[in-house]
Amino acid sequence: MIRSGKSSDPGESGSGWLKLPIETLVSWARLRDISFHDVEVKTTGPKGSAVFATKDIIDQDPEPLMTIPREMVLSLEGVYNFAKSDQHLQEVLGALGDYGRTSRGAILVFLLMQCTIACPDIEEKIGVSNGWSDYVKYIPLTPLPSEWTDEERLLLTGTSLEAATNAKVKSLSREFENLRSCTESIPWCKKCWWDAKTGLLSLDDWKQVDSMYRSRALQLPGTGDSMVPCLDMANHASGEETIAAYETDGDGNAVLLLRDGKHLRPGDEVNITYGDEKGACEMLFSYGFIEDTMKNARELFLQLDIPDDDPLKPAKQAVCKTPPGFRLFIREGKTKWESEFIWLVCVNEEDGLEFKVLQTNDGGRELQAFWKGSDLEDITSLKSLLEAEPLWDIFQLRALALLQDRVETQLRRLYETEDAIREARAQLPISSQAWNQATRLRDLEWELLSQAYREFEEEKTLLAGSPTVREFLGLDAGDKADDEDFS
Ligand SMILES: C[S@@+](CC[C@H](N)C(=O)[O-])C[C@H]1O[C@@H](n2cnc3c(N)ncnc32)[C@H](O)[C@@H]1O
Repeated sequence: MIRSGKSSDPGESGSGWLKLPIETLVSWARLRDISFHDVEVKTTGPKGSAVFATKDIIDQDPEPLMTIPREMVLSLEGVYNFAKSDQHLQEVLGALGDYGRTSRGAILVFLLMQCTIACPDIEEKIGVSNGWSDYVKYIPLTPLPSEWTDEERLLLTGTSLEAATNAKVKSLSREFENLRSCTESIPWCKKCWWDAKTGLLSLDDWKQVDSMYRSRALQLPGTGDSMVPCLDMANHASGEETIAAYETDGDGNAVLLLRDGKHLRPGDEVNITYGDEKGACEMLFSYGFIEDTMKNARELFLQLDIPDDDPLKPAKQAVCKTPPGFRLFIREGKTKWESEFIWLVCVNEEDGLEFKVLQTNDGGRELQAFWKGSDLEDITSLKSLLEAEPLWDIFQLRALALLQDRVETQLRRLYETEDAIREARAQLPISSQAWNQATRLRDLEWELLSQAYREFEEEKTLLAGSPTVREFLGLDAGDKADDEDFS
């Protein structure tokens, strides 16, 4: 449904009903009391639409660049306010139970309702038209990796986005099936959305509203996850390139403000940051692009398995509540990493880790971890306990060896899949957008992983010289510790 509404293919009859020219946005905004102060929205080319200055603007100017009344902000609360006067929206939200009370669930359903309202193939009068029913017509299709074809997703093999995208595709299907099973007993939903003959919804529609939400939602201070019309036309730039920021004013309106020390000339683009700390993987996942200025992937998350020969593997898996992996990132040019999980992988019975089955107050049984006899209620406290141990250097070495090994495996996967992705490019229908972004991600992750591999090697060499390690391994002065001893 949505794809045909956004299409302007002259050969496709009935297409283009979910599109309005961006030039008409200013009149739409005026009708909704949205004010633009010396800025305009225009279409730029590869980045889509963007906000531009129309005059000289300096940071002492007290007027916000844009003010969007709170009633137009689409948040969980905003959706429920719209639903007060829209019986059809209320029915769907009610049928979805807890999911309909999350920001994501409520906003996605609201967007789907606006597209349904606009659809000319639906003869019944569904929903109540509001400002957003036309605003969705200014939102372009944004092909995020979760909407790429199976062939295009092959290009992500060996990147940290591979697992994340596959998981997202599955969860979108689950959400869509949940929407179907919760709403197919509502007569108008059955007829307009699900009926084999008259129903118009497909999984692709759910993917489209998901990508509208993910690529445009922001954390509005005081409101939380929201979509803000017109403000969401601002593109992203990080660091010193970021010109403006969003805020909530004293009346709860969303405002776009020039940052301190910034100055705009007519024609300059007004951009905001979508998160300077976000890595290449997250940018591509949520926004469908990687900034040109990025020199390495900035950060990535790699999953880590507990080795099969670890006798405590099942018990460790049962008590572990933290993500099974580690986050690699660059700070001030150096590789850093973060993981609660890895410390559980690094230690075993002979070090002091133990598991017991305990009886709970309600008569149930529960597996409990212990470190040297003390209850390890919170697995995340394991690291601080290990830091206090005389063998802390040994535990660090084990962690580094595991990390380096996992980084090497990832590098090898990237390397070994290079030929296959080039062949895919030559033989399969792959869009240049998917190809350009995926190959850029591959290059940036390669950079980050190679740097991490080198720096882990240096850190291991340093630690191998520590007196604790030398004594533990029974090394004579001058001997070199071997990797295998640590893992
Ligand atoms: C919040 S919207 C910004 C407005 C959008 N350009 C439009 O036409 O509606 C976010 C989307 O804009 C595009 N975008 C934003 N900043 C970009 C950048 N620096 N480079 C390339 N595309 C960008 C991406 O498609 C992203 O998903």
